Amino acid sequence: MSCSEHNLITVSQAIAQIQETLEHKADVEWLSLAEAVNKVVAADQLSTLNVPPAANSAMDGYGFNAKDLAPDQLTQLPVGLRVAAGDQPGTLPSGMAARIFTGAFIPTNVDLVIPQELVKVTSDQVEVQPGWRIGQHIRNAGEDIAEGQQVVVAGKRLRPQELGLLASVGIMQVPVYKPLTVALFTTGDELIEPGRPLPDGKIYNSNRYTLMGLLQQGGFKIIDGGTLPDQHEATKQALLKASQQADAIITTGGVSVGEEDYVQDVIKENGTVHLWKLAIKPGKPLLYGQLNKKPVFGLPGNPISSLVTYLMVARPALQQMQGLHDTQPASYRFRAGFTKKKNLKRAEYLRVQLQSQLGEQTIVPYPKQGSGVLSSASWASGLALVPADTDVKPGDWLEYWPFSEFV
Ligand SMILES: Nc1nc2c(c(=O)[nH]1)N[C@H]1C(S)=C(S)[C@@H](COP(=O)(O)OP(=O)(O)OC[C@H]3O[C@@H](n4cnc5c(N)ncnc54)[C@H](O)[C@@H]3O)O[C@H]1N2
Ligand code: MOO
Repeated sequence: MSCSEHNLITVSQAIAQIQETLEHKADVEWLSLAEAVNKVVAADQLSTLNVPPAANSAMDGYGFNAKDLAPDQLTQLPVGLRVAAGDQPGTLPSGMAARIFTGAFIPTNVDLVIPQELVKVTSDQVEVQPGWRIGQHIRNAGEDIAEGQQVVVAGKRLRPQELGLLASVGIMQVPVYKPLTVALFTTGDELIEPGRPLPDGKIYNSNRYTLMGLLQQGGFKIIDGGTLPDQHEATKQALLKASQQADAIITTGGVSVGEEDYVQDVIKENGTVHLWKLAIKPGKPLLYGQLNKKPVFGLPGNPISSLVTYLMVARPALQQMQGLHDTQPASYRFRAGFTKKKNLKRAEYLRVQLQSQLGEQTIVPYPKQGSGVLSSASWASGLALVPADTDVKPGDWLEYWPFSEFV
């Protein structure tokens, strides 16, 4: 494989290549609506009824038949029927008004509703001014959902409003994909767990916690493989075992060109390396392969590189396996509030904030953009993309992903 920056593939090419190799999908289980928030629905959900099931009143007031009302003068009618929400509506006798409440089904012969504050009620009569129209304040049967209509498509993540929508058509249980099991490994003899003293030459393992958080946010089940030593045999044993237990594997570190980088060798010798190196900064040495047909994402070790490659490359693939139809996070366009001259051959993902300048939200990068500067990501509200071979000047439009879109 060539290492020249001109031949490196882009993020969208990488995603397309990876998605072609993904055969496995999460298993399906049935859950009640009370347990199904944030799950991905596994089959189209259709309504077997109209919502609302019958025409009903949008107001508290009085229902009339237009034939009983004079179009251009005051009409007085006695109240001959009372219908509250939940009542059987019945029939309005001719020449009378119906007392009706919001949500109550419309009685036969009623074809308009007038809110109570617009009529005058005397002891035994309702007085109506002209100015009404037939159909007013009546919500029609099936106005929200028609019988047979698809209410939720397969592959959609169930938000609270989808749960309510499913309940509104009487569905109580839904088929959803079970959480994917993802094995997570950090690599490197320099890593020490937080909470312990830090010996010379060592650093605290931060990627483990960033990635655990990302996987938890994705709703995945994590097999925490801990830290692999920089040893070929131990790396091989651990990754092969994980490929039998998990649906997918994520590693960080050990994918560049160093002598102590064993992840690539192990995948090459025991499975397939599909791609290595992307035209992005940070995250260039990203590796993707398969062991026992299970996808392995070898994220680069630098803390920002592993964060960015997880979000931009591994996450869409895991989402696809999780059954999600729309795997790309939404992005937005904002103007740059900065200048950047260094013209790179790689697309660059900057850690940025939106800041108000002259009444407009503009993109401002953290001053230190090194791939080891984790504080940049904590300061930032999201990522902005500077395309390859592009200089940025204030006012240029850039693509921006809020971190909140990845949750
Ligand atoms: N000769 C070259 N050297 C490097 C290249 C290159 O093209 N030629 N690429 C550089 C780039 S870009 C990156 S990114 C890194 C990626 O290297 P690895 O994936 O092999 O990662 P490591 O060498 O293991 O670690 C890199 C860096 O990150 C720190 N690290 C690793 N794991 C963790 C962790 N869990 N928590 C916190 N920090 C971690 C590690 O100590 C290193 O400082 O390679 C460059 N080198
Ligand atoms: O590509 Mo590395 O991830 O820039 O530091």
